[in-house]
Amino acid sequence: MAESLTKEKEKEVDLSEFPHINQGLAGIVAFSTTKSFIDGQKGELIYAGYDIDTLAENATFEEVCFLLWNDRLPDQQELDSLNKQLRSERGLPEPVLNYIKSTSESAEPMAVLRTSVSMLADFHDKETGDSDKFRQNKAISITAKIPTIIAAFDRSRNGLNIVEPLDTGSTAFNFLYMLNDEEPGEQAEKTMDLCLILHAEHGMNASTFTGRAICSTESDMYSAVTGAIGALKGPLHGGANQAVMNMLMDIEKTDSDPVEYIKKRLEGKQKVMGFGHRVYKTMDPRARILRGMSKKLSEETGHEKLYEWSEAILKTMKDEKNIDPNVDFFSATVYYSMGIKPDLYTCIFAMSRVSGWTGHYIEQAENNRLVRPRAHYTGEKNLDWVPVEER
Ligand SMILES: CC(=O)SCCNC(=O)CCNC(=O)[C@H](O)C(C)(C)COP(=O)(O)OP(=O)(O)OC[C@H]1O[C@@H](n2cnc3c(N)ncnc32)[C@H](O)[C@@H]1OP(=O)(O)O
Ligand SMILES: O=C([O-])CC(=O)C(=O)O
Repeated sequence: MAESLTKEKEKEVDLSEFPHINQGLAGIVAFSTTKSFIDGQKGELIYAGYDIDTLAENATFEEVCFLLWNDRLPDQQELDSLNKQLRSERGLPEPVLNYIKSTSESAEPMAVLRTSVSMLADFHDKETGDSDKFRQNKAISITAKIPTIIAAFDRSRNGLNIVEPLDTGSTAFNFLYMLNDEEPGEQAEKTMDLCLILHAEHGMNASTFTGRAICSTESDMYSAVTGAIGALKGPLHGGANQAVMNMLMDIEKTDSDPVEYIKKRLEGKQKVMGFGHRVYKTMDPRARILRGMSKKLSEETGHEKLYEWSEAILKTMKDEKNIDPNVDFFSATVYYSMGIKPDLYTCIFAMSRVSGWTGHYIEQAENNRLVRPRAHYTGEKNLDWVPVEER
């Protein structure tokens, strides 16, 4: 059990002179959680008791959602009921749809997703409540609508008809159906479902932390998810999957040798996207699973070259820096082989991670204390005021 500073002890410590700063909050344990456990040395990831390999082999994304919201797996009746509720919540309010249709061709998908989720509050937040059931209903509603937002935006920007969500089928099936106006095959549905499972939850990552900090002010779930989407968008976090694909495209466009390309980046002190992790010091277990998927799909879709380059990059990063790939590295080629546009990859991450964000929101709200760390002041003090015309 981690020891926390008591409120009495806090008063004794002069935090304004606190000498030790953990840049990027590295190593700071700020919350207790039952949502996930990561052993960064062993490369182990557990969602609420279940190893990621077990979930990848057996679960559906909807079961994982239930697990993250309830800390246990659903029985058949509970799963049927969750599926029914998710399906019934897929439609978007007209003004949100109109906003999506009004966005420009060059709009950033994550920015549109962020704004759309924020707008949803206007249509649901009139209901108020403080119970676990109430929060879960909101989590279900947001989780159900995110795929519809992404698909509607992509079709709208391409001048295509917006496809209404189905009131049947899994989240993965319905998303691919709305995106392509065509029912996906079993393999495509299974691949998407697996990607959703693998991205659902990951402890106190930057976006989940953002969401929990917002929840801690007693703000609503839409605000927390909107903030979390904003944090996920950055290339050091969820935005890396798109950056990986851009890098592979650049290698192709410039007719570069992938090994030389990576060495040049490293020499120039540039980061290689999809590598490194704050917690994992070995291969990310999700990257291991995605690596196998990437190999299989690349071969099946004639993109072997991209997979071969990925392997060459992986070896170079290991040899040169001893840095392993994270979840974003091989997910890029998996999505590419599925025919998904690179600028939607981070949105698909959000479509999954919303289950973890909302799970953490529920957990924070149940046992809340305002998140409010301190900053060590390094500026000047007691400066004399100089009138503006004399500065
Ligand atoms: C879903 C996710 O969010 S997973 C992460 C997705 N992000 C990426 O893939 C972006 C690339 N990776 C990175 O920028 C980092 O590895 C992070 C942000 C994920 C982790 O960052 P931190 O824990 O702060 O590690 P930090 O950035 O300090 O790196 C430590 C050292 O490894 C190097 N390093 C870490 N990642 C990389 C990388 N991808 N490429 C090259 N060098 C790297 C750093 O340059 C640094 O070297 P130095 O000590 O010589 O300066
Ligand atoms: O945990 C992190 O820092 C990044 C993250 O969200 C993940 O790896 O899934």
